[in-house]
Amino acid sequence: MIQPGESSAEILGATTGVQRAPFAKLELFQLKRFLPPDLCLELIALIEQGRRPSTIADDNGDALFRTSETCDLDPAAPAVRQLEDRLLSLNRIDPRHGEPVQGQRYAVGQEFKAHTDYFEPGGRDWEKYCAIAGQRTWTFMVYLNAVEAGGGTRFGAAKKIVQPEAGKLLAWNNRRPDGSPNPATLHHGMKVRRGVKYVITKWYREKPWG
Ligand SMILES: O=C(O)CCC(=O)C(=O)O
Ligand SMILES: [Fe+2]
Repeated sequence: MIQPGESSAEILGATTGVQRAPFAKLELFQLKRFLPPDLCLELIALIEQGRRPSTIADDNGDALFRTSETCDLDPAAPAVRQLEDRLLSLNRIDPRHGEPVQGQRYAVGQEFKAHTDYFEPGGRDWEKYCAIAGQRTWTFMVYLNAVEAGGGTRFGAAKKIVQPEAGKLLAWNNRRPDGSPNPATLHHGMKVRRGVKYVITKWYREKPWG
């Protein structure tokens, strides 16, 4: 039986067009045109309105580790509801296990250096971020636009760089089959060289959120 905060290769594979990257150690999936262009533009407009400097958990002292801006999107906004409906149809994860959707914005020179989305078990910030909702299970990320230069997402273990494309979804399982965090999910939101990059990030938890 699948846990309520989980998706799976079988579930994602039920949607036409979902492709799995060919790496045994990492469950990584891509779906082009997951969002239509008009919805991408609406979400970009919302991110523009609500952006603030991004923060990081498990701060490592590098002030340049994550230089982008973040927007906490209003769950009641029609565009956000449409996005959530589409995510649920695709991943079948109980929405109560989802963190609120965020948008990320990267101007030229901004990046999010190599990191994992799961929290270090027993790390300094574990209690603060995981006491109630538990570990992050899956990440669903959507590029809202194509970037003129730079801004790819690099998965070092898989030797793969995914290029931003309007509406393209990227999803991965942050854990291994035995439930332990998967270090092969290490990824880097690379510097934008020309243009502005907008993405949506949606993280899911083992237990209900909040
Ligand atoms: O912007 C990217 O390409 C990656 C974003 C990311 O990894 C994150 O927000 O956790
Ligand atoms: Fe990430």
